[in-house]
Amino acid sequence: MTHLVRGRQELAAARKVLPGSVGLVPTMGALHKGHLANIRQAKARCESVVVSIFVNPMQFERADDLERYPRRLADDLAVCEAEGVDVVWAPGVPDVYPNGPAQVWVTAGELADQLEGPNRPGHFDGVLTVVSKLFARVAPDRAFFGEKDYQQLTLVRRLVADLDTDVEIIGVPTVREADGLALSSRNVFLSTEERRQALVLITALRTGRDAAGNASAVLEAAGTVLAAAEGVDVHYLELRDPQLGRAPASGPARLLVAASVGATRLIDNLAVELTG
Ligand SMILES: Nc1ncnc2c1ncn2[C@@H]1O[C@H](COP(=O)(O)OP(=O)(O)OP(=O)(O)O)[C@@H](O)[C@H]1O
Ligand SMILES: CC(C)(CO)[C@@H](O)C(=O)[O-]
Ligand code: BAL
Repeated sequence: MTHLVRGRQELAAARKVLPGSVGLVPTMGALHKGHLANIRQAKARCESVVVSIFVNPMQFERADDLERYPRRLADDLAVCEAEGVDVVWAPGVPDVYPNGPAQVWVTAGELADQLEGPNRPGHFDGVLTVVSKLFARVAPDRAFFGEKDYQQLTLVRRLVADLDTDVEIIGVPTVREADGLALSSRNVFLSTEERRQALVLITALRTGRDAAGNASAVLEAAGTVLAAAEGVDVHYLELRDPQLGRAPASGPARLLVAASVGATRLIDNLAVELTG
């Protein structure tokens, strides 16, 4: 049976009696099949699984985005129960920030100023700060993050490497709808027409990947698809190496895109193989 805990002491008591290796799946709730893939990986690789559900105010740079973020704790609990999750930790803001907003933050460094950065100033500092706090409270052996948020996953890997945090980070491949749209909690905001328009993100990424050429061939193929799209405001299309440094001349790379469809900002990315 899944144990729902709220406060720090309740969590500490539940954590103390968890047997074996502990996997943490950090989420902001409104669980969908993408989260399920993370939970199932955790179940497969750890004896005990903790899912955290916390909409972290410190990583939202727009009050309206924070306010309208979907919250569905009763449904989320039922999902965790069905998946055999041991503990759901759903703290309130004062449980995570008992002294008010954190004064000391983790700063994400120069990668946080790129890709998602310019659109979301301060976002990754907020993410890495809360992830550090979740790690400190739960003390997991492993933590699971989706490749859908590829920049976040990359920065969390840097967090544990740079700050000597003893948590193994596992990246989980992006779960998609049958037509290719990456599952995201924010998809619920798309109208039927926007849902159709949103497919251009994955179409562009796949077209770039299938161009199977050098960096400019991949970017041109993907860019042509985006340029022809209606109702979609493209924020960036970028090709990087798998750690999000400069794209290599050949070999493994990552193609990343962000775009607004109506009022909803979506991101996606795909592995590509460059041939020089
Ligand atoms: N489609 C997906 N496939 C795999 N993992 C995913 C997917 N979508 C989200 N995740 C992962 O689930 C974890 C929790 O993400 P979160 O609760 O923010 O959901 P989300 O769908 O990414 O929401 P949003 O996109 O609106 O921020 C993150 O590690 C995220 O990368
Ligand atoms: C990792 C995370 C739970 C931190 O709040 C959040 O950024 C998310 O859901 O991806
Ligand atoms: N899924 C990444 C967290 C966010 O969009 O705020």
